[in-house]
Amino acid sequence: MNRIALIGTGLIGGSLGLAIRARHPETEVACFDASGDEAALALARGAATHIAPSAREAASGAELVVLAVPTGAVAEVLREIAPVLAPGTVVTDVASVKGPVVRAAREVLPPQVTFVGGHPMAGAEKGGMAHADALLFENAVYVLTPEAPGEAEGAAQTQGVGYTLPIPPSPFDRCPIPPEALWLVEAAGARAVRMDADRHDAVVASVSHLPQLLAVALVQHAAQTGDDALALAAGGFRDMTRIASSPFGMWGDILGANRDAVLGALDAFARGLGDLRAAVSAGATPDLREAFGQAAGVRDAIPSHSKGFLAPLAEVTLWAEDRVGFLAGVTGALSDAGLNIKDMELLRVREGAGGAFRLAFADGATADAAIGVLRARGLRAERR
Ligand SMILES: NC(=O)C1=CN([C@@H]2O[C@H](COP(=O)(O)OP(=O)(O)OC[C@H]3O[C@@H](n4cnc5c(N)ncnc54)[C@H](O)[C@@H]3O)[C@@H](O)[C@H]2O)C=CC1
Ligand SMILES: O=C(O)C(=O)Cc1ccc(O)cc1
Repeated sequence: MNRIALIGTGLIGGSLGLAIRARHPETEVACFDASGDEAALALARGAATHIAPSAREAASGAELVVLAVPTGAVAEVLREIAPVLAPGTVVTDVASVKGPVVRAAREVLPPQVTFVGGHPMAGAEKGGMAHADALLFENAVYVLTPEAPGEAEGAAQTQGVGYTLPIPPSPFDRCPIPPEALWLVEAAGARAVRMDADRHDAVVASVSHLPQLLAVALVQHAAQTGDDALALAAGGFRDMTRIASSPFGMWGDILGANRDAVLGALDAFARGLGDLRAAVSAGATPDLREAFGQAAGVRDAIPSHSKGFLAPLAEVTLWAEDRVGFLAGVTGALSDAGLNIKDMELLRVREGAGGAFRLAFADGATADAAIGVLRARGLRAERR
């Protein structure tokens, strides 16, 4: 790819820019952001090769245009750049809601321009270029919502691109994905999943937008219970509420753009919570046991390394000691043995009492070799 335009260089645009520049240093990346400071930081951190004076000038002459602006700003930027897009240009976005964006693109863009909705399923609770990270999308699912003219409506299927998803194959591959969009996903280190825009919105209402509201409600509820409640909050509460620190600006847009699907998810969830309440109230142990069993089965089937439901890596649990240099010793020993840690996660931490890490390796043989190295240092390590 010779030239791309990056419009919006906050957390997501900046992270895409960093990843693209790391994998494709030859590609020219023209950026524009409504905030001059964000664009300047993007240039300084190497997420772009130059700053354009407007979105229109960034887009002019680009083969691929990436819009990484707030959900509510996508239509306006599409309208602004539409007149300068050359035939054959591919335009994509990263907004968290796809139906309204795809419909705006259909309305605003000239027919010789291809729009592919995009949504990388990874992010953070802090926005802005200052928090951008070249590795943010590594192994993440990246949803693409391509359309073939006249065929998009009702094609509510999902499909992995180039690997197997646990979802049945479908005729949705009638809608080709332009290679420029796949190039972007690969540059991000992510994995493309093709999906219908409205189905995407229903799914993210359940797995992203509802959890965001629940995190807010949980923290509010605990705060109302009292300061002593927050003092007692352990790892489980932290796991469930990290995203309560997310900025409202972004979420206000998302909840507005996906209102109907979010209301549907909230209603279904409220019914489920009502069922659990009734079971607790009635002391219905078998019902509760069944609910816990079902949930554990589903939760345990999510491969933790991939930020999504994709082929698993080989994983090791390492019990940690709360002492200076513990982690440096572990990573140093594995590195000395030539063993590459593909992913690492702190599973639980009890301040002053150590915790446990999940380490992921490319294959079982590497994981077993790592266990050997760790045990030789007197550490407790087991295959997960
Ligand atoms: N933050 C997250 O975890 C994720 C966010 N998204 C989506 O990505 C998009 C961007 O989100 P973030 O990067 O987190 O937000 P951000 O606030 O970090 O960055 C957005 C940038 O767009 C700029 N901007 C706003 N209006 C503009 C306009 N009209 N023209 C040019 N620049 C404009 C802002 O100045 C800001 O720098 C949103 O649609 C969001 O829903 C998608 C996946 C994850
Ligand atoms: O911080 C996290 O873990 C997230 O899940 C962030 C996130 C926010 C919005 C999205 O559309 C996708 C991902």
